[in-house]
Amino acid sequence: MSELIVHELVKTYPGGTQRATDEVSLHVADGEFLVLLGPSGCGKTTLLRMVAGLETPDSGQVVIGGKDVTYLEPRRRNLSMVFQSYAVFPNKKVYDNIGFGLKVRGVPADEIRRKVEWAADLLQLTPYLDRYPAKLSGGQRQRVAVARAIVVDSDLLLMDEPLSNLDALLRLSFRAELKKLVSELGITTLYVTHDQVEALSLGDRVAVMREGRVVQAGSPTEVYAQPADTFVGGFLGSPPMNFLRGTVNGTHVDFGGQSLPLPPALTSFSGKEILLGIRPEAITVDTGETGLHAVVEVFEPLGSSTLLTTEVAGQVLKVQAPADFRAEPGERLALRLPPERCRWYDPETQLLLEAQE
Ligand SMILES: Nc1ncnc2c1ncn2[C@@H]1O[C@H](COP(=O)(O)OP(=O)(O)OP(=O)(O)O)[C@@H](O)[C@H]1O
Repeated sequence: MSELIVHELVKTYPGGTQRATDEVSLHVADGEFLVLLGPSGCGKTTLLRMVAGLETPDSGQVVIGGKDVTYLEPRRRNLSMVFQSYAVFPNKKVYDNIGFGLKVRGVPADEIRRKVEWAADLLQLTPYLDRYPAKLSGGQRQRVAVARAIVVDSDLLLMDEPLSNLDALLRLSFRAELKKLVSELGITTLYVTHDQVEALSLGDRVAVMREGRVVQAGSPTEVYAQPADTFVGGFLGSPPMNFLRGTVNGTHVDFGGQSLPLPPALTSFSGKEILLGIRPEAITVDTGETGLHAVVEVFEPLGSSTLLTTEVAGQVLKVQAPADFRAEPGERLALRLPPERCRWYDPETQLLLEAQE
């Protein structure tokens, strides 16, 4: 078993006014792929480095495979790392780069050969084993770094933005390859990124971080469809989740004279303000039982869909319509907002209100 438990890790850098991580806790199950996602500066790399042993926490614990490793040196933690910059040795051929970790562990030469050939085959590096990294593309160099990380039988694979130096097309294809590879290997993985698409695509679970804390951890579907707060709803999705302010009036919410039904569990909010959260693609241009009228402000054909910026009760509502949809600025549209796709938030705490589907 090689599960990872991070327990209430606190880290303040010398001279830092705020905690880089603030009592952050995480659990990555054996064989699970967990993605840490969050904006720049939220503490993702600091957390990963404490798990790796490259930073010492002020307090808290790191437990790998049941063993407390909080103050153990990195090389004694039995983990592998892949960084954003292709950390390959320029003066070693691809073969020796991949086999490096095995060699320092004193693995016999014939076993090194077998493992290097296995990893090279998995990562399509077999033709390049005799080359120096300078003669490789960025994508190939990053493959070498991944191959080097997987040949050693480590308990944990740590990756810090490994795709971010690749161009957009290569990033897409490498992302899919990485997903396949890690799932075949079944190795417990902690992966850091600020790219929400990458996080949703790769993670068995995604932990969203903000200001040194994990604000929500769940399956990609959960964090996307059921954001725990407005920050998560706004950070995931492009365009992000819409938030409309309304006033609860009995069983309905009033948006400047128009209304939507409220789940029965929330009718106790009567008289108070509430925030509606709804994804742009959940809204359809259609007269239905539960809808709002909106005025088109901007019409943007995006190829695979059409993005409408509309106005409802003085607030902006983005709608993702089909590619062939046409509308003119100033046009009034009937929009359907399915109740099962509506999420309700407290405008003060910005938290998802309980008792929702
Ligand atoms: N070596 C350091 N010394 C002082 N402060 C640091 C150091 N490294 C990080 N910080 C601070 O700690 C906080 C968390 O940084 P960290 O690099 O962990 O964030 P991140 O989420 O990984 O960001 P990014 O995606 O930009 O790498 C930030 O406020 C950052 O400025």
